[in-house]
Amino acid sequence: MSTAHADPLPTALHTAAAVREMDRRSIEEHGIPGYTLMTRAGEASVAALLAHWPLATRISVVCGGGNNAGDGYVIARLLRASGRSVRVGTLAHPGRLAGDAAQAWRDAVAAGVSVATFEAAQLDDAHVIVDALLGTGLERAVTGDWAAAIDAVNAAHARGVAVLAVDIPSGLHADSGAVLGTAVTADLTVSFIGLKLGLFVGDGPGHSGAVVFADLGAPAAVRAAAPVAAERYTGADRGVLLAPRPRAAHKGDHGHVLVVGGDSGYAGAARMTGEAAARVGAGLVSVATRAAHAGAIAAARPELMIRGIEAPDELDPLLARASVLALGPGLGQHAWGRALFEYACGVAQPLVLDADALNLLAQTPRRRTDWVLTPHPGEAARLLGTTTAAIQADRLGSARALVARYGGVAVLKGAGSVVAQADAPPALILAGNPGMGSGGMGDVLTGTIAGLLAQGLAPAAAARLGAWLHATAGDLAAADGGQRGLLATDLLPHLRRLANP
Ligand SMILES: NC(=O)C1=CN([C@@H]2O[C@H](COP(=O)(O)OP(=O)(O)OC[C@H]3O[C@@H](n4cnc5c(N)ncnc54)[C@H](O)[C@@H]3O)[C@@H](O)[C@H]2O)[C@H](O)CC1
Ligand SMILES: [K+]
Repeated sequence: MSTAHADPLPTALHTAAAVREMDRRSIEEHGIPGYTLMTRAGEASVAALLAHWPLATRISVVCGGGNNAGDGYVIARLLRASGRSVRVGTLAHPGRLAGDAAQAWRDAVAAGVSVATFEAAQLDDAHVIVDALLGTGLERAVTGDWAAAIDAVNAAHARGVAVLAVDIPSGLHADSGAVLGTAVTADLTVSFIGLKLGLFVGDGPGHSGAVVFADLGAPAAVRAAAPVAAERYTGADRGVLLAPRPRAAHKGDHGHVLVVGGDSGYAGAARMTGEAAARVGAGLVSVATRAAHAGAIAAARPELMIRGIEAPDELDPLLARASVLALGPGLGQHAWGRALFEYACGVAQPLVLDADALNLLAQTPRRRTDWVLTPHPGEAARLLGTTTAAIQADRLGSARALVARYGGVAVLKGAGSVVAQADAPPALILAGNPGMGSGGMGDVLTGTIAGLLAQGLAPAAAARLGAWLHATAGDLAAADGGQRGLLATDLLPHLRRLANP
């Protein structure tokens, strides 16, 4: 049972309602007093604060009017007891506090903590500001004095004052990660009982800073029963999914990816897809593309088998040997691409669809259970008949809607890729960086996922691991030489290394 130390960050992410239910069950069914939970929240916050800023001696706590404030009063009392100079500035009259929060305030005052109406000047000489204004009880956009207080905290933060957010940065919606009016930008967020989804989606990552988790001793049975809104995926199953190969293995054991794409002028897209599939371990890779491209691609990467095709039925000899199709890189939406798309959608093998194959699918919707769609937000908007802004406003919901409409698995690319499937919570991949917004990155992702499918991974596992390998390779490549100028093929050597855990 944990109390004042940080627990390993869980992968399960929850809505505020699910966490409130965990609070309730811990209190009502397991007899843990709410004030005990609040005290443990305070202890965990103080432990995290002192671990991050051991030399801090002047702390300003900004309190609101609910239990988040209650946590703040516990923190203030504990920090004062540890000999530090603490002041509390409150936005709500403490007399309005109720229940555990009122008890926390009384205990803080009895312990000599000074509490005054919040004024920005209180932050001037603080080493650390503790944001205990609003937590999961945020109900509406923050305005007036509360917004001014958040802006004052952010101004101090901009001057270099450290900020710890209690449970969730104030002003950030615990489920959507949306900023309601204005929100605290924290260096560190200490989240309790259940990790809030909003810390990892929308504007959450930009406001939460480092996230520390404390389960407050909530019973494991309570936490295990809580509905999971999404799972953070960190490649933990990579060692199992990409196990070392037996000595007797040969290239026929590791599948055969058939890339279909590369209309005139887009030979590179097909090549990068094929090369990525090979670099994550596909045994054989063929590329069906315009005949004019065959020489260039083969010269660039002789391991790829190139077949120039004009009519779709010329795919048949390649389909006889392929185990997976990667359809769409550089495919175009002209007669050639359309004919290949129609033909390929009917094959027996599982497929990864990207780029123009997705645009063509949006025009002629159909479903399969064994394909992986890899849209960026714009392609997702076309697939769902909505706007890119709507997709971005609810990335989890959009990814789930793609699966509901088209079947299979959907990888919604972008900051924090979402991998959705029909019968499990969406996976969130938090690796990756803005340097990956360059041409060809999507082709490399398509090939990565196809290469994993070819090696026998199920569509959802291939999509999750593929998206993680791709994003992590992008981070490694960016660490090598910077994000600006990061090219898709820079990922390839890193993909190979990551594919050999
Ligand atoms: N046993 C428990 O439940 C524990 C809870 N923990 C902490 O409690 C908060 C959630 O507390 P709650 O009282 O539900 O809500 P808040 O403290 O976030 O604030 C609600 C409070 O603020 C008012 N309010 C809401 N929106 C606004 C706004 N935009 N402007 C002004 N005021 C607003 C609302 O009316 C209420 O009065 C949770 O995050 C944890 O920090 C403990 O950690 C564990 C035990
Ligand atoms: K807060």
